[in-house]
Amino acid sequence: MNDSSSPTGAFDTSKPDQAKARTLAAALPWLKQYHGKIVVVKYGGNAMTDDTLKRAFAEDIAFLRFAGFKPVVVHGGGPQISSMLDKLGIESEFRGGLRVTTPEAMDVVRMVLVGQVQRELVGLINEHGPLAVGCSGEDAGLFTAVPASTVIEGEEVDLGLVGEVTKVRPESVLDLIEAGRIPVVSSVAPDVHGTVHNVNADTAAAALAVALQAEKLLVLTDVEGLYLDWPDPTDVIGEISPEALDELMPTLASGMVPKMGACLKAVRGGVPRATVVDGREPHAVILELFTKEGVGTQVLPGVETKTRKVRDAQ
Ligand SMILES: Nc1ncnc2c1ncn2[C@@H]1O[C@H](COP(=O)(O)OP(=O)(O)O)[C@@H](O)[C@H]1O
Ligand SMILES: CC(=O)N[C@@H](CCC(=O)OP(=O)(O)O)C(=O)O
Repeated sequence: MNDSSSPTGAFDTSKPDQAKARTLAAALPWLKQYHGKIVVVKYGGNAMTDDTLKRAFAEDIAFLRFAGFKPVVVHGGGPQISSMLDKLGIESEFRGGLRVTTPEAMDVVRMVLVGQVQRELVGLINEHGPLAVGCSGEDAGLFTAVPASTVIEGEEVDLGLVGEVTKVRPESVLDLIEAGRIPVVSSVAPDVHGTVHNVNADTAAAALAVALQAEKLLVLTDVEGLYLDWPDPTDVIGEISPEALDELMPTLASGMVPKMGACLKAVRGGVPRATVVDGREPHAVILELFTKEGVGTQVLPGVETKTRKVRDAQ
């Protein structure tokens, strides 16, 4: 986030206490901006498979809550689903970044996301107080989905029980927020007939962020952001407008398709900013929310595209 204000005082940052004071004082503009505001954080991918990173993530979410933000977590768990499907000998493939989901695979998706990943995340956050409450798109009509399809090389591909959220009833999540809780939402959603669908967690997070009129959507991933010229990891796009991102969308590959599509949807739906950050970085959430220096890729209306060199050309 850009802000011109710097903390008052001539800090001698060679002294550890002064460096600490500077860091704390520098958080003031962000505390003011986000106080009482809903921030939807999407957690998933590889950042979720490392125990230390998981604990750091839970600490960050509790930190936000105690700092006066209203955090809402939407989680994925693609690697955990894949590992369980492998154990059970059920094959699954990805098309356009989405898992083709048979009814048999859907049972596993639901079991792993709601019964395993969500439970663990709720437990880790609750080490810091009775804060987190888990729910899924099935609870209190939170999400309604329709079957999703994707177009690959001009052809529409049937993805089975993959859903796209078409309706959000955010009341249950708002009730939890108003009670001071941290909702932790799993991305499965019934259709109008009650058949549960597998929803990509990035797109579920975007739909929820729009319905909650969140101040920000923050999406954790396992890369430094959106690379300008993937698979070349030399430059990351730091800031991009929704229009410029829309033009880039057809050139994107694999998991970045739903991820950047979700950011686009969120900003077009009225969320002021959506950012993708590197979840392999410990405390990526507070780093992004409390520092001026850009991390990751931010989708923001009205900006010129800015890139950042992250390593020398190979
Ligand atoms: N332009 C790009 N910039 C960054 N990553 C990209 C790009 N295009 C494709 N990718 C791939 O997308 C992956 C992120 O998507 P995904 O694995 O679904 O994330 P997560 O599991 O964190 O939700 C990256 O690890 C990378 O392999
Ligand atoms: C339709 C679809 O692809 N659903 C995802 C849901 C989990 C998810 O999105 O997990 P990550 O955020 O960790 O990738 C899947 O089955 O893997």
